Amino acid sequence: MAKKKVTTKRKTSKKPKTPLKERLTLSRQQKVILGSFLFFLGIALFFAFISFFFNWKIDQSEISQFPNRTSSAKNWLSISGAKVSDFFIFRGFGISAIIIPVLISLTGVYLFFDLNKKKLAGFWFWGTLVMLWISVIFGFVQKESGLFAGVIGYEVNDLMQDYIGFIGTVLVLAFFAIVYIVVRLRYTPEKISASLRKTQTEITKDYESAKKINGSKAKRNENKEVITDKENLSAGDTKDLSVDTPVLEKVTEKVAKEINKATNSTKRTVNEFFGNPENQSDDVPEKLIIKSEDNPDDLAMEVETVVEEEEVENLSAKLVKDFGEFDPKLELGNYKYPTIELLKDYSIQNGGITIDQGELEENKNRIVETLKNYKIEIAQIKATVGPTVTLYEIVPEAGIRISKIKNLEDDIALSLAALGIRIIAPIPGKGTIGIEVPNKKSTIVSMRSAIASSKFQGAEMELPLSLGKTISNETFVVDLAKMPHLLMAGATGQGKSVGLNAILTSLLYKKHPAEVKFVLVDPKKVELTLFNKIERHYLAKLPDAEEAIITDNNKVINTLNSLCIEMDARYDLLKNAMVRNIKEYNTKFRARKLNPENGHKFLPYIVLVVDEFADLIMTAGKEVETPIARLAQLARAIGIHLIIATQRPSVNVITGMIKANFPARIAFRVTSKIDSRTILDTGGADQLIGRGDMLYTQGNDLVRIQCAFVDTPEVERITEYIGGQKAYPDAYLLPEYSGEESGTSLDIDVKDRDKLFNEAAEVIVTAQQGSASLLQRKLKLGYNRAGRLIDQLEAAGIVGPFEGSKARQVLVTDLIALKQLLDAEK
Ligand SMILES: Nc1ncnc2c1ncn2[C@@H]1O[C@H](COP(=O)(O)OP(=O)(O)OP(=O)(O)O)[C@@H](O)[C@H]1O
Repeated sequence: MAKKKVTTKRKTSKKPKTPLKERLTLSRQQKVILGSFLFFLGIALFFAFISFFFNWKIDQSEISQFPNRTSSAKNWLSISGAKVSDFFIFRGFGISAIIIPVLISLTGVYLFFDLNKKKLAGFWFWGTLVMLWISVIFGFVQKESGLFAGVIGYEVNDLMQDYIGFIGTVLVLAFFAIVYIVVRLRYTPEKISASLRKTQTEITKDYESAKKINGSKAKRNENKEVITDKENLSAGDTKDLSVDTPVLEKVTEKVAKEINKATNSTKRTVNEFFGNPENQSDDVPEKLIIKSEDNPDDLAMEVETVVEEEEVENLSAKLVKDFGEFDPKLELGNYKYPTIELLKDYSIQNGGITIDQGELEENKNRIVETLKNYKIEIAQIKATVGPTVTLYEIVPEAGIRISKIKNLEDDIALSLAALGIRIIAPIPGKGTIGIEVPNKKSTIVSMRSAIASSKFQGAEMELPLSLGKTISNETFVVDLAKMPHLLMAGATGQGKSVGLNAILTSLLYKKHPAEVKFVLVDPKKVELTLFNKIERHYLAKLPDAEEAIITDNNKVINTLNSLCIEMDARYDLLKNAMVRNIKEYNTKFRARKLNPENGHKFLPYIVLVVDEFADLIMTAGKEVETPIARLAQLARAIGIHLIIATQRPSVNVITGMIKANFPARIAFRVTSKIDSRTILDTGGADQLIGRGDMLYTQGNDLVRIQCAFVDTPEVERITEYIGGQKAYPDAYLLPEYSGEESGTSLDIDVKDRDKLFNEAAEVIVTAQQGSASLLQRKLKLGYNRAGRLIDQLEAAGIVGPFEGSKARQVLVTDLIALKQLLDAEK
């Protein structure tokens, strides 16, 4: 009990303790008072010290009488002045003690104006050191009089001489002088020699200009009598002195300048001495005094030389210097591109392209003979053996009409007993006529050889595609980014799907997941499913989509519209970045010139692949055509590229609008000439031999290519290899597209309502928010179904009409009212 009492007592008696630092800090008032006191004290001491130098001898006898009031001293501050001066000068530091009053006054000024104390400490430190040094120096050179060195200077010098001798003392003193010059005054040998050189050149210049003025004046006065004998000069002759006046002016001006400079430098030295390092900076604007030469009485003008501002590195350059260029691949930094071993080597199987001399000779003879039958003489014939066809280039005799040979296409085919003969008359840029004859034994162009080719490996393209081999066995590599969209057509079973796989494989082998994304539309559901494994690496999808590969034609509309939104957003980004295309944009982004805080981001290319476009048009019709046409027209600059494949190249599938925007086309074998014309605007595709034999055009020439063959197991291996690696958390998300909610018919039959209608109504009424995305989230629905439910809810009078970007109004206030409404319907 007693203990408790004590503790309470202690608690009450305890006062809050102010920290020592706080107690020692002076208030502003105290600072002003103390500051002025010290300032005046310093001045008083200064006077006392000065007068001490004159009166010390007389006053010294009086000092001993100090406490005596009758004693008097000559010192300006009387007996106390004499006493203090004697203490600091005679018994202290000698003549250098004059620094003490200066330091005291300076302290007063600092306190008065509340200036930086750190600097003041510097003054005291260096001031004391200099004082000591000067006093030791005087002790060293002036031993007789104690006034110069003071007792301290004398004793320290004595001590040093005893221990390190005369030379040692000299060296130590010199060393300290150097330390002071270098550390405090910040002079280096380079600086000193530079200023010496400057002075020297200035003097030479002045001397030369003075000489010039003298010379010209002398010339002007050639006829004037020049009095040389100074003794003959009278007061009236002062006129002749004017001859030299400019020189004098010049010299006077020079002297003024020098004085000015000297004053400045003294000022600076004083500053430096007491250590005001800021004033020592080279950036201090130098002041020049210019006086008019003609009129020396003119007002002197001060010209301040402005020190140019230092150039600051721009932010992006600094960021690049600090962090390097932005690397979009960094997030999947350890990503490994698929290896070539994943692809099958078909050359082992079929031994590469073999040239059958007998076959060549036979074909040559038949061609020559057939043409002879029609009275066409050949001057020259040459064969180029390709993987599937051999090209026979013939030069007909002079006077033969090319159209005549072209018309004999079927006859030659008949005589060669071969399908797929194509006559190119003339071969563009060659001046010969080409007859393509299929080889009896065709060679598979493996994807492996197409990928491994130096042409593909060294391709400096944005989206390189290795399509296969030309007739002259060259690997054919094109840039999808330049196409900018590709239309593929061919009858069923002619190699379209293999072609699509070859295209996708090319991109997988060359592009990092950060650089390209695929939107895959596969109505056949089986062709592109293998690519599901690389969903989080390479695929793009809508936020609410369950699977990245779109197999439902109805969903394609949303994806296409979403791509249109992405396209518009990308155009905005390009506009803000003031660039014209995605390449420039990404280069600028890599160089950290675009701020991600303003919405900028690295933009990957997006490749939209639609297999079976005809099927899509049939089911979705106009709804897909519009976004496809928009994308085809505009998307090239912002990196969205379309690859559309179709079995049926009829005009209602490949419309004029689509054809106009797809200059790059690939035609596999088609069944009729008309189909060939629909795809290529010319025949030829009907004469192909199938199995990957194709014609490629990019607006002008047709190139016959044997498409690279990539089999399903190979694609599987590649996608497994990629899919097994670290991926992004999700597929690349395309912008959400909220389809047009208005305009749907509202007379929906109660029986046709969705199974989830009641649940959806409850969700909407509970949340009092009529939005399709809410239903999507809560009921885990796709967009289309949620949209349909909203329409049904509108028809039932549960939600209001479509209101643009705002959520629909909920017309039923609570669940009880909802129940009543639904019951009334029954
Ligand atoms: N480049 C090629 N080299 C060798 N054979 C090929 C090549 N392309 C296709 N083939 C052969 O043709 C067959 C059919 O090819 P593919 O499946 O690509 O045809 P398709 O045009 O997609 O047919 P569909 O339209 O019916 O899907 C392949 O299984 C393959 O045997």
